[in-house]
Amino acid sequence: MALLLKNAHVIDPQVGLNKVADIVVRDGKIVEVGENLSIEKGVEKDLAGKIVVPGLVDMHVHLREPGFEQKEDIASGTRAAAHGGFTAVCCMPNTKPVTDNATAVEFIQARANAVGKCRVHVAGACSQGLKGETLSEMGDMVAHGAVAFTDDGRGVQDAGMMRRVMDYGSMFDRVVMSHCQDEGLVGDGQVNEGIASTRLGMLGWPAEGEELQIARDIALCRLTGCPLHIQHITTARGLKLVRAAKEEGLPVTCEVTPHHLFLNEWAIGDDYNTFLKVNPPLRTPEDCNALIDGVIDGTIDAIVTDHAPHTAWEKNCEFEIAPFGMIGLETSLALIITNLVDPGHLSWERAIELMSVKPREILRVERVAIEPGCTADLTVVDPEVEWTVDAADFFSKATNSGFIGEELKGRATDVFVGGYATLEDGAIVE
Ligand SMILES: NC(=O)N[C@@H](CC(=O)O)C(=O)O
Ligand SMILES: [Zn+2]
Ligand SMILES: [Zn+2]
Repeated sequence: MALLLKNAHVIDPQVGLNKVADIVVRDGKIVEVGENLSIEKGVEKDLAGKIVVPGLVDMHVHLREPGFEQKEDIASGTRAAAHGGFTAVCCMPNTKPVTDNATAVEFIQARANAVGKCRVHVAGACSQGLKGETLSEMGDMVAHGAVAFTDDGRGVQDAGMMRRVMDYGSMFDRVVMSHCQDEGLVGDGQVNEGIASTRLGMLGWPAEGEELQIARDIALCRLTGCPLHIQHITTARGLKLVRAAKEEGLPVTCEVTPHHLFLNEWAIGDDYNTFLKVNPPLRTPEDCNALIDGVIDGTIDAIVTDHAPHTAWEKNCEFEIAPFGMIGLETSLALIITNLVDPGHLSWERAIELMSVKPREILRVERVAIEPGCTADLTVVDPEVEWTVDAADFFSKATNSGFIGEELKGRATDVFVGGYATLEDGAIVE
């Protein structure tokens, strides 16, 4: 089957492409990129006014299946991903049962193949049951396709345990992704410790509870040589630690979420909106500014959503007993365009590195560039369309977004995975 995408503005920093061009796709691969291309038969699509980029990847999502299908499942979560412009996601192992063995990895892959609307890369747990006590079956999971390891949802509390996890990770050349949370320091912390915890009268989740584990894991990266990826970084000092580690030449990368960039602790008002209860918590405006600088200067490698769906009834309760987490797949791209690209703070090239190129490198999955021979995973963006975030439009089962009612600019209109459309003119292709 041939596909011809005509007249789009094609941007791919990997091959120095930033111009209007046509793309020919055949049997799932890009075969030609150039001007005035034609095909004898197949599907033609005029994309004048649109931008085509290498397919976006969200390397931190919670699809919740198996075990928490009331919140989300692989079918709904991957539809939300396609609707948000993603051609691939990496799903976290805090499912029930925990994704800590090869059978669990294979289950997710099989479901994704059967019902998914994007590629699903599976992250395996570091420890059995996320308990931090016994190593998971890391080697077996690698043999069955797990791309990375993390106990996301919890920090690995014991430094010796984390060292063993990283020793194994380095043997398999897989990245260990760290959710940094010292449970002794954080305890039952609900919101950022400081002004927010005082103002709202709730237990504080201190910046140090995150920064101590960032520092520890960087030291363990130096000790083991294992690639380390800091998940959902939120503080200025944590970012400084990552910057210093990179300058030292250590294989350390990090990610940030749109909500930690564009919402701060002051967003939680006297309505105690539980949609704003996230782990790690929303931090100070100064932290947000430091994170935005990190996105621009390259210290931050990836934008991820940490898409964490919960049911309405789980979130519709007192702040203290609501679960942590916010969804993000269907607003991430537009938040980056609206807040960073459109005002001129971030180039399209950098945005593509953060949302497409670097996530693939960190996860060690196939490179996707807009050049002949590459797999045709492509995202088509309308950079001008203005829209308002409305929970009724979400493909996710959940509505716990902190951005409902926000007016945004730009959104994905079409998504191709291996040359097949999963999103067409804003609608999921069933
Ligand atoms: N981020 C969150 O607030 N929640 C995540 C867990 C996690 O990413 O640590 C979840 O699984 O709900
Ligand atoms: Zn986490
Ligand atoms: Zn997470």
